[in-house]
Amino acid sequence: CNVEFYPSFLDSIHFSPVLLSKAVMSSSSSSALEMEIFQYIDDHQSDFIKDLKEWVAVESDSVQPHLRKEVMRMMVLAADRLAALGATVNSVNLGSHQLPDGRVLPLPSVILGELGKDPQNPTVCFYGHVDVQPAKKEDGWNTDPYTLTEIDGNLYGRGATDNKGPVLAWINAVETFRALKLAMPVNFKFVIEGMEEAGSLGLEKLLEEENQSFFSDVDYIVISDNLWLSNKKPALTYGSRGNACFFVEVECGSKDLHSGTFGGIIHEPLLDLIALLDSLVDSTGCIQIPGIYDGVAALTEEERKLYGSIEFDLEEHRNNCGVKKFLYGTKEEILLHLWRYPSLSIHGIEGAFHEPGIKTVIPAKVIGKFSIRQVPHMDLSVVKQQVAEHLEGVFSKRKSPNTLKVSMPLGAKPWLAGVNDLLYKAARRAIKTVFGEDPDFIRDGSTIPVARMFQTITQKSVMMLPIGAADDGEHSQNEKISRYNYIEGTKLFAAFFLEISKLHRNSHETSHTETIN
Ligand SMILES: NCCCC(=O)N[C@@H](Cc1c[nH]cn1)C(=O)O
Ligand SMILES: [Zn+2]
Ligand SMILES: [Zn+2]
Repeated sequence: CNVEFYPSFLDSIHFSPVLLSKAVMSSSSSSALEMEIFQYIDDHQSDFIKDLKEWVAVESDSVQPHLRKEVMRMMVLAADRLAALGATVNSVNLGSHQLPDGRVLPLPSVILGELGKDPQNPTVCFYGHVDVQPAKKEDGWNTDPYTLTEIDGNLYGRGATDNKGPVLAWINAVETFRALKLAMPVNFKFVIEGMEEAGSLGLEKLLEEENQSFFSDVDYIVISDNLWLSNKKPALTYGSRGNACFFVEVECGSKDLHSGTFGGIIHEPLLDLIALLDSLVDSTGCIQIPGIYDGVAALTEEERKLYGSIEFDLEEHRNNCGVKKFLYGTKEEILLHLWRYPSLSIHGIEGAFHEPGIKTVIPAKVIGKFSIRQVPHMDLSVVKQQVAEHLEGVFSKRKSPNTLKVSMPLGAKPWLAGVNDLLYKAARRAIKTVFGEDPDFIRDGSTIPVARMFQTITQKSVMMLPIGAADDGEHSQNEKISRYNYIEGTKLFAAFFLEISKLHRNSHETSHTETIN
């Protein structure tokens, strides 16, 4: 990480005389414009919330096959909304996919939208998704997950923050320029998908196919599909961890057995599996797989200091999380272990009895599922090898006659962006304008495959600009976005359009002047 980290970027934003003078000149002339825009957004809060209510009402759960038609319906609503903005909309058919049980389901189209083609303007491509994670009231929701409900300034509903709210906030911001008949400061492109929660099937291929066409004139890519680090302080995200997902399967035979008849005389697969899973991490969180930390980029003193300067309330984070105690006691340690060290989590065991009540069975085949979050510069194929060798070693010591299979069904690399890009400078300024403070520059401990996908394929500058707060509860019961975050997030996007437009034009003027001189 020391290689890709840019500790001097804050200084360059503060002290660059060219950028500073231009920013002062243009910020005074644009403040009246910003006021007009922000007033419009404040005045139209109810309309924006009504739109979100309409979107949340669609159960566009991409995980459960029987709800696929709702995802399709959601894609049509999103395409219509973009068309109403004046965008040209191309809904690209991605065909179908096969489920593990053999059924074939249609894939939702991916929307490619375009609005504006002014050669003076930068072209900003926004990515978002309008599918959601499953949600049922019985899971422990206080309100119906598909009825957006406002309680104490929070808008509760599945997809409110992940990701329908942020997608609509971006659209609202564009709509504001249109409604006020203002010149668009940027050209817009949109990539809206409906399979993000199910692995973005087909998206990578589409991006590759469109790289020389749709993406050829894109200057910047913005994703708003994650959260701030804190409940109140805005953030900009420049990196995320990857993930290596593993299945470890132990099998004794073809049928489950009665534990009264066979218990005590056989090597039980679940006992083998529990021993294997128990060998992975110690009680301090340290991964026990030999060599696993070898690839991790060394931490520099500069970097450690930067972590120290991030505002992060351990108590608030612990409350959001709902646990009694963290593995680490300091802010620095917590952030390091969330962002730039690998972590291993055990997710579940397929084939083990998990219903309420008692069932005195010995399962014949069990599959443990775990994953290891990846950081620079870990190598997925090396990690796969290390995991397999470790598990085979532990298993062989047990002298079990059962069969062991280890596989890595999914491997995603980490993502890291250059925070010196204009994109980050523009967003930082917009945040300062709307929220009155500088953002935290953060990474995300989770995996955002699309960020890396966009960066690798298009080679454009990618930024994650979240508007949701740390306590929004993505994927959880009672997911919400606050009215404040939704509305101020809309203003942030509008202010960002103005800032990126200014910085982009200035940088092009500067390079043009330099060329002439
Ligand atoms: N805040 C954005 C979170 C996005 C997310 O939940 N990503 C998944 C993706 C994934 C990783 N491994 C398998 N799927 C995540 O768990 O990080
Ligand atoms: Zn999301
Ligand atoms: Zn999600």
